[in-house]
This record gives sequence, structure tokens and C-alpha cells, in this order.
Amino acid sequence: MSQEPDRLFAQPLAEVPDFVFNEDVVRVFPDMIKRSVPGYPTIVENIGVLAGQFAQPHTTLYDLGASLGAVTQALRRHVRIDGCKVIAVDNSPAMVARCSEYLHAQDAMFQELLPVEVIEADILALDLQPTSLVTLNFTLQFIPPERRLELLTRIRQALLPGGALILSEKLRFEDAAEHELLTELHVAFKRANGYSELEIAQKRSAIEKVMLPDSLEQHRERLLAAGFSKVVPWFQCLNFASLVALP
Ligand SMILES: C[S@@+](CC[C@H](N)C(=O)[O-])C[C@H]1O[C@@H](n2cnc3c(N)ncnc32)[C@H](O)[C@@H]1O
Ligand SMILES: O=C(O)C(=O)C[C@]1(C(=O)O)C=C[C@@H](O)C=C1
Repeated sequence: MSQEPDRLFAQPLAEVPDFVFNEDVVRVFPDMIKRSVPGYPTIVENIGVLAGQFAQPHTTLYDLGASLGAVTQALRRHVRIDGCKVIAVDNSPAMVARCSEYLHAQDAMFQELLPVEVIEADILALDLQPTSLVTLNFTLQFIPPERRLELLTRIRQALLPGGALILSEKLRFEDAAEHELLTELHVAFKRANGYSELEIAQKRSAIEKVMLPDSLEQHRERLLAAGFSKVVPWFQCLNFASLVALP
């Protein structure tokens, strides 16, 4: 994977544009997400492990908002179940192009990996085949809030018995003091990973209108409203969490 360091917000910008997943972001994305999301490597690797418990033989596994395919690669490393295939979906052409390259490189390095298909599409307009595992790893937070229930409902309807949705998100907290503390601790995490105060502030303005986190309570209620029967948080580090939702 590209080792280019994320310096996208290092210089003062006259006006900070809204964050988009373009070619500039693609070049630094592995470094950016690792230094911005506490627990990201642990979450990605363990999604592979968890998926091994839910994937059913001869079914499709979806990685929705796959970016460069980190989760898809983990699924292919860990799931050893007959006849499964992975479909990685993203609507950023730059992400999809680089994702395909990385997956070809993975094919060249390992044998007997699950087959994979990379699709450039809007997940809000995607027809889902029956599936035993869906991952939304830091993707739902970029979907317009008024479309989130509809997306989760379609995922629930496509999920087979015994399957699961794995949903990872940045959280907001309903208690103001808890929200402030975890936000401060996240800033400390970014500082410890070498981001300057300017980089942290400019990134904050870039994402504030396009990435809208919900609280754990909102996620739980919405997943139940979408028809899921059980919602189990399996990971939290500061204000980032991952949940398993069962059909
Ligand atoms: C934070 S990144 C996801 C990180 C990735 N899942 C991982 O684990 O490395 C969010 C991704 O969702 C994609 N995305 C946002 N809205 C989308 C939509 N409506 N349809 C498809 N992809 C979308 C973005 O292009 C971006 O690549
Ligand atoms: O919350 C932040 O400050 C972030 O940088 C988070 C986040 C994310 O959760 O997706 C935002 C955009 C990039 O995709 C990488 C990380």
C-alpha cells in the first residue's frame, strides 16, 4: 500500500473545502485513516475474524464504502468458507481504481483467496443480492442522515439467517461532558500521531458538513427500526466504535 504521509491540511488554506474522497485523499488514505481513527487496524483485522463466524457457504459478502479495500482484504485473509465471494463497493472513482490495483496485488501474493468484484456505485442505489455479511466500516457517517434508515432496511432485507451487519462509526455522545472529553482525547490521539493544531483544525472544518456522526443510542434505535433483532457493540476506542447487528 501507498506509504505517502498525510499532509493534506498542513498548510494554511484561505478557505477549507468540504472533504471529498478524491485522488489527493486516495494517495494518503492508508496513513490518514490509521493516524485519525483510534483502533482502525484492530477493527479491520477483527472484522475478518468476526466475518468468519457469520459468513455462510455459497453467499456474497459486501464491503460497502470499501475505499482501498482494507476490509475486503481482511475478509479474504480470514474467511475460509466454501463458495463465498466478496463485492467491494465505493462511489469514488479514484478509490475504486486504486482498490482494484491493491486487490490484484493481493491475488498475486496469496493463493486460494475468495474471489472479489469491485464495483463503482452509489450504495444508496445498489441492488443487494442475498448476503450473509455486510460491512459498513466508517461509511454510514458519510450518508445523508435522512437516507440512513432506508439503507439499513435494505441491508436487513438482503441478510440471510445466521448472517450479520458489521457497522463501524465515529460516535457523538448525548451527554455533553462525555462528548467534550472524548473529543479532546481524540484530538490528543491525533497530536500523538504527529498532526499539528492547524491540521487538526482544518480537517475538522473539512468534515463538519459532510461527516455527521450519530450516538450509540441513535444507531441502536435505527438498527432495530430497520428490522435487526440484536445490536452488540464489540469494540470502542475513544469516540470510535464498531457494532454487530443480527437479523
Ligand atoms: C471513511 S471511508 C471508508 C473506509 C473503509 N471502509 C476502510 O475500512 O478502509 C468512506 C468511504 O465511503 C465511500 N462512500 C461515501 N458515500 C458513498 C455512497 N453513497 N456510495 C458508495 N460509497 C460511498 C467514500 O467514497 C469512501 O471511500
Ligand atoms: O474524525 C476525524 O477527525 C477523522 O478524521 C475521521 C475520518 C473517518 O472517520 O472516516 C474522516 C475522514 C477520513 O476518511 C479518515 C478519518
